Amino acid sequence: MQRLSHQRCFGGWQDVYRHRAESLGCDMNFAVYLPPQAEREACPVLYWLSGLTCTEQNFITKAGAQRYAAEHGVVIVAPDTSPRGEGVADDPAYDLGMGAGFYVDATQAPWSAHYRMQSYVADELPALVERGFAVSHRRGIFGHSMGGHGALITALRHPGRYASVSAFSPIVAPGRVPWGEKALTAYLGDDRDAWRAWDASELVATAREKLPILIDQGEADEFLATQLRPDLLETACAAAGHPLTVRRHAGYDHSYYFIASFIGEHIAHHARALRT
Ligand SMILES: N[C@@H](CCC(=O)N[C@@H](CS)C(=O)NCC(=O)O)C(=O)O
Repeated sequence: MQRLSHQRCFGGWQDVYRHRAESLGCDMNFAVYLPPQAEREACPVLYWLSGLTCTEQNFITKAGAQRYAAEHGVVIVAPDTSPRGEGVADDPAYDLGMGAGFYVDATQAPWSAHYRMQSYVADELPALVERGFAVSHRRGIFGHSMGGHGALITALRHPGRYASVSAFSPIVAPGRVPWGEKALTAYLGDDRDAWRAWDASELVATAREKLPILIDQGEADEFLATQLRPDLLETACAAAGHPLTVRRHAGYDHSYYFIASFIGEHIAHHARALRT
C-alpha cells in the first residue's frame, strides 16, 4: 500500500492510498480521512461510495465531510468507482465501464475479468483498512446516486456487517430504470432474475436484518423521475415492513452542493449507530 497524499484537515489527516486490489485485478486508489481521535482510539469506519464518473477525489474535495468526521470521531473511506487501467474493459459512455462499476460482481465478458466492485467494497477494502489502520470493526456505509445504490445493496446483502446505512439521491431500483437496466444487462446478462440480488427494491423483501435506511433526495434533481425513483423503494419497504425515511428537499439538484448541505446530518446519523 502506497500513500499518494497526506494533508492536515480539521485536526486529522486526509490521505489517499494506492494498492493492488486482488478482487479487481488492478491497482486502485482510495481516500481515507483519519479524524484527530484516531491517534488515540480505534474509531469506527464509514464507507462512502460515489456516483457515476467519480474517482476517490470527488467526495473528499466537494462534500465537506471532514469537519463532521472530526466532530464525531469517525474514519471515512472513499474508494474509486470502478477498476481502471490498461487491459480493463471500458465503454465510451459515461454510464458504463470505468467510472461506472455499479458495485456489482460482473458475470459477463468482457466485464467479468475485472468488474467485481461488490467483492472489493464489501470484503477486500474493509479487510485492508482494518489490517492497515488502527480502526474498530464497527462499519457504516453511505453513498450518492450509483453509490447510494451501492451502499443500499451492500448493506442489504451483508446482514450484520454494517451498523448503519444511508444514501443521497440513490438509484433504488436499478432493474426498472435506464441507467440500471443498461449496466445490469452488460455486467450480469439478460436474465432479469439474476438482477434481483443487486436491486435494493427487491432485496428489502427478503432482508433478514431490518437496518433502518435514511435517504435524502433533492426535488430539483434532474434524474429524480427517470433514474432514481425513491417511490419504488418506499413501496417495497412499506410492503416488507422495512424501516425507511425519505426526506425530500425543495430546490436541491443532484450535485455535491446538495450532498454538502446534508452531509453533517448523515455523519451524525451514522455516528449515533457506530459509537454506541
Ligand atoms: N451527465 C453527468 C452525469 C454524471 C453525474 O451526474 N455524476 C454524479 C454522480 S451520478 C457526480 O457525482 N458527478 C461528479 C461531481 O459532481 O463531482 C456527467 O457526465 O457529468
